[in-house]
Amino acid sequence: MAKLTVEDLKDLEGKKVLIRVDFNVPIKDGVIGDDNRMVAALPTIKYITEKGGKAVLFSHLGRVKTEEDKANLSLKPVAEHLADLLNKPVTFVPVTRGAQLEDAIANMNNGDVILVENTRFEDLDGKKESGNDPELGQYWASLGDVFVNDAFGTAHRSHASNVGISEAMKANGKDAVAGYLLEKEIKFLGDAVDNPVRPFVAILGGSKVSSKIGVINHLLEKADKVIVGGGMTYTFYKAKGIAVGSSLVEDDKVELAKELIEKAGDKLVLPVDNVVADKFANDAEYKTVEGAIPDGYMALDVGEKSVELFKETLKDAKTVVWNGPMGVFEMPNFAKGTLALGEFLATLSDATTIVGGGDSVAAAKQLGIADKLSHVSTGGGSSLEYLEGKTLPAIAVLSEK
Ligand SMILES: Nc1ncnc2c1ncn2[C@@H]1O[C@H](COP(=O)(O)OP(=O)(O)O)[C@@H](O)[C@H]1O
Ligand SMILES: O=C(OP(=O)(O)O)[C@H](O)COP(=O)(O)O
Repeated sequence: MAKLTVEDLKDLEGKKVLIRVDFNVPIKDGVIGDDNRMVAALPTIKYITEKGGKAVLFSHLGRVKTEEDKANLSLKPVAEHLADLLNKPVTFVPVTRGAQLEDAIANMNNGDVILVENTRFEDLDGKKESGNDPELGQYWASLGDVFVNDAFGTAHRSHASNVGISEAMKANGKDAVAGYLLEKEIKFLGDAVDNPVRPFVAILGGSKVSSKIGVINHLLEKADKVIVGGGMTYTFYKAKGIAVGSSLVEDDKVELAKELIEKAGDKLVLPVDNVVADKFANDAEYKTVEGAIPDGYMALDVGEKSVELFKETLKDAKTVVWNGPMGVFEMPNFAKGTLALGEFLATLSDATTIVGGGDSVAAAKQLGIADKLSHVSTGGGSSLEYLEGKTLPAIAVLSEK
């Protein structure tokens, strides 16, 4: 990649290294749920501290709108969990600016790690973080010698703690570089889309066409085949004149679906059968039907023949990008299509298999196949924007090699 990375940083001994991580992880009653994003950021933190750098970590957590939100959105439990993961002390600084933060940094020894409080606490006083207030970016930048961005999950945001710090660092004649996680995400997602080993098959699912239009459009240009499943399918069915019963349909996107079908030609692969239910519940009465969805039924999963068709489409693929479940995978009776597809992907050992998108990553983990895929992205919105071909502002701003 054409951006400077941590490995381009020479002589980190004693340097104050500001690192933006995405530790926006689920927390319930002070306990961290899925810590994948934290684990994924460890190589960068370890590299810097092992070279004698002083690691000053910044992250947001959730969206801070009121004073009351602060009680639930402190990064303190995250600092404790990070100390466990690193197996060394992590100093938590419960403020985002001022003497307490500056003193904590001044008192660091080489190899120490501190985690600064939730950057979005700065949103309470005029959206300084989310609005990329230049004074805030400049202030944070002034605390360090170099800035490392390893927060891929936040790379589609233009905030003070990523874009603002980077701009200020560069204006001060210092560098803003990519961490290992950011580099890895760009390598997998970027190569898949821009330089795929072919055949390249994209699998797009999830609930709505409206949230995936950009991705479908972009991947129709890049991929050899595009499999569409999940709730989006039935807007395409309607566009083709196939009855949809009470399935999820976006009526205002039917015309667009017609255009996409036209554009796609034989690239587009839609389900040929579906599991239909008499209500949106796991205990619904259900059956599998081919083609038209009967009145009074909604399609909640793809059927076995569709799975066979998808496997046939995927069997020789060398690059696969998967975004979005094939059905309502949260309900066990309607998780089978997603499960079968995920298990098949896990067997494609000659292919680069990439999963991106919040729910698809959750599905891959729930199904226990995440370890068997080549790359599980830590970004939901950011991976989607990347797959749409958009420029992610927090990456674009980093120093060039
Ligand atoms: N046939 C369907 N009908 C209704 N909802 C569906 C259907 N198939 C999948 N979904 C829902 O889509 C949601 C995921 O969609 P989305 O957020 O677009 O995916 P992702 O987060 O992977 O990008 C899941 O909650 C799933 O239950
Ligand atoms: O969790 C995140 O987004 P994601 O759920 O789309 O992956 C990122 O941390 C960005 O958070 P934001 O969408 O509140 O800016």
